[in-house]
Amino acid sequence: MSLSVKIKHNIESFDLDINFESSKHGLTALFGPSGSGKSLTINIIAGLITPKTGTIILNGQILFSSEKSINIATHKRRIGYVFQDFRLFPHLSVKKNLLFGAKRARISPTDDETNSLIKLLDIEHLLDRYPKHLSGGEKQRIAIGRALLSEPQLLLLDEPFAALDHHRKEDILKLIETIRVKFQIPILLISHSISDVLRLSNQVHLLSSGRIVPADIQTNLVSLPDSANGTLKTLSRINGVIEEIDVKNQLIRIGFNEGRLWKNLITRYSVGENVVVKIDPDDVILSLHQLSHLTTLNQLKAKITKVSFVPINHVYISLLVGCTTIHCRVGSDLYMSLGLCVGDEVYTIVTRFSIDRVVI
Ligand SMILES: Nc1ncnc2c1ncn2[C@@H]1O[C@H](COP(=O)(O)OP(=O)(O)OP(=O)(O)O)[C@@H](O)[C@H]1O
Repeated sequence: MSLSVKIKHNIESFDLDINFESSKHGLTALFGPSGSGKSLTINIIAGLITPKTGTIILNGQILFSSEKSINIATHKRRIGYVFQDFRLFPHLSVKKNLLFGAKRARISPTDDETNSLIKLLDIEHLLDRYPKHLSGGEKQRIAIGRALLSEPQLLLLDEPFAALDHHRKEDILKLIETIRVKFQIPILLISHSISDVLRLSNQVHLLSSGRIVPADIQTNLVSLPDSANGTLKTLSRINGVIEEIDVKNQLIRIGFNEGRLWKNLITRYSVGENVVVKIDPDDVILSLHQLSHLTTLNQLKAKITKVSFVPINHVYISLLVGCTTIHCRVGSDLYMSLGLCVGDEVYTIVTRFSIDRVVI
């Protein structure tokens, strides 16, 4: 089972141009800042919005093709859609909400299949209740059950944890982990949370301004342990040379390829001495524009070469200054709010660094 999406659409001034494949079964996450086009993309896949051009193919079946004038109706797409606000039918009991899903299945699930799903969702005791008497987590379990009973070939989950508190969210996370293994269907998840995405997904696509942008989304980086939170931290190590000693201002200038860094003159150095500069990624600040009136001289023009999403909700940004790489660590929400991508030019402010003599 696989999903292939190649679509172009525009609403007012927003342009969507998305192209991705979801491999067989497993969970693919669409991750990105607010307004990047995640909901638009899954609404198009579900058939709720018709794109201007493109193709959507699910398990070899063309759901949409502008070229071939194919546009399968939403209810015939065999897609289970779980919304962040649950969207249960308020006038139907839990049981009838679930059966509504089963009615949409091509081959109705047997009583055994329905009962085992009810057990998996742990909702036996809720069957006669109405949605208004359910907690958020319970409503979400019913919504997931309703979607699964429709015998979907693809499950779409739009921020399924958004309305849940921490404990209920953990229940739903575990449930999705189970569903991912038990039901061999592709799952497409929309989420703002990099830790949820990393926990659940086999594949992640980062969206920015209606496009999928290159990003390396990984669970850890090989480097020094960060004692503050138990994760790993990558320090930048740069080979440099003492280029100038400014005795009047008590500063030394360290040169490395095309970069220069200034540091207070504490230890005696000689011009021409080789040193290693070490920069903690948390001591690097990024700016979209060159800044003036700073209390540091250490502002370097750089290009973003790699973006790695890491737990917990952080991003490592690799920056090329000349031909030297410096790493910067920022919160993922903050990073996404800046709309930065690989290839963008930025200004890097190094607030602190250490230097070691190279003993030959
Ligand atoms: N019906 C509409 N009319 C006009 N603009 C729309 C419409 N639907 C979506 N948009 C615009 O398309 C862009 C993408 O919206 P979309 O809802 O897909 O973003 P999103 O990534 O899902 O955001 P969020 O994470 O906040 O839900 C936004 O700029 C939005 O304002």
